[in-house]
Amino acid sequence: MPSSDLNGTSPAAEPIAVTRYREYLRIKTVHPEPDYEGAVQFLRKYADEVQLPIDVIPITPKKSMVIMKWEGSDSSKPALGLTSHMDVVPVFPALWSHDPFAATKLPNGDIVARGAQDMKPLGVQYVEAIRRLKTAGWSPKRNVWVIFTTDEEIGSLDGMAKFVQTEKFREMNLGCVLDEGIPNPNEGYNVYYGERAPWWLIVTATGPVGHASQFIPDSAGVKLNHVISKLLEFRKSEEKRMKTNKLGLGEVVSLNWTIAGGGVQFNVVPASMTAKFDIRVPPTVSNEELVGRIRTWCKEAGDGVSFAFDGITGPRENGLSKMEGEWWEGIERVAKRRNMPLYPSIFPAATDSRFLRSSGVPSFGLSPIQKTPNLLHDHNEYLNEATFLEGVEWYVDVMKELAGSS
Ligand SMILES: CSCC[C@H](NC=O)C(=O)O
Ligand SMILES: [Zn+2]
Ligand SMILES: [Zn+2]
Repeated sequence: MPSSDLNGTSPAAEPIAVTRYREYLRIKTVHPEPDYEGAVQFLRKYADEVQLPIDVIPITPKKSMVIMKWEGSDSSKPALGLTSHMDVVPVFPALWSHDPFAATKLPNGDIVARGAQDMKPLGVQYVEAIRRLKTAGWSPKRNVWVIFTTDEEIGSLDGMAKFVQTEKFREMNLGCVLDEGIPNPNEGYNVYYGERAPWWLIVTATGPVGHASQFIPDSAGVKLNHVISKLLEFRKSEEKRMKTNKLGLGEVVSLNWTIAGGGVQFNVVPASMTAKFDIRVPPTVSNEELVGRIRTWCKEAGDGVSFAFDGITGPRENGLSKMEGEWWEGIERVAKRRNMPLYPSIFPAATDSRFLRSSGVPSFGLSPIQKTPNLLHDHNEYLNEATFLEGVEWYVDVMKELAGSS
């Protein structure tokens, strides 16, 4: 990390915020083996530079979350949380125009890297907004917690899911947390007040084995096919429901058959076969009803057909954060002042917010990225330097409004 001061000068003749953002992008926190240690090291130095106390919270021996604190003058008030995940999804390097971990800046200011949108900018924007406010002599009334999480991209089990169970989390007394959203290709910011629950469904069918030249009755494949067909019919009906009613993706159940398993040889009817599905269930759909349907389809298929959900996915209470009250109204005021349209909806994918909401903490997902294509998990992910800096200003205003002046 090149030397700099609290006023934000950078030897590279580049705003310090952008330099730190690019440095963070170069740390390979990429699955399946994210370099969390490298990220923690970077964040320790960063916190030191901006003079914020830091806590490193081990979630597993190799995975630690990072919490920075900007102390408010009235710690008794519920605090503002600003969270971002440190991990990023894998890349197909051959598809990238530039090294995805070089954080190359193109002549037009586009910064190309894995994590350029999802979601390394936010972590740096939070800290840079604090740097600017500190430099301007502003200090908050509420505590502001900047949270860096692990494993969001693979379900948050060794991350936010465990963190919300800790004493530290309770002590933080969070009144509201801001998390990631999705870039808007047009003007304005998308904002998410809820999210669909991921259900990673595994259907297993078993049946008699034998030579594949015969009509072996009730084979695993025949039974599995019944369930697959029913699920895919349901998929079609949900897609139709979305299109005819002009609903958002966050309002219907999406379903994709993503993994097929089983079988050993062409001419051997296997004893068991599996099919795995990525299903996303909106908070507005009844979990019992959907589980009931799946149960019925498995039963109809015959004996020896079962289903289960992978890991911590599957039916769960899935809260919505109310678009009312002081936190939400504060966000709206900031957007209005900045002339920024807000587009609220339900997050179609899953993120850390669901664990916050089910712990009773309202959470809003908003990535301050407008007029930029959504390249989450895609190749050539990028963010323009100017858009990144606009995001720093957004959080300056957000903190002023939500954390209150002392
Ligand atoms: C099982 S939770 C998976 C979380 C992941 N989050 C971002 O992409 C997602 O697929 O939505
Ligand atoms: Zn993300
Ligand atoms: Zn992601």
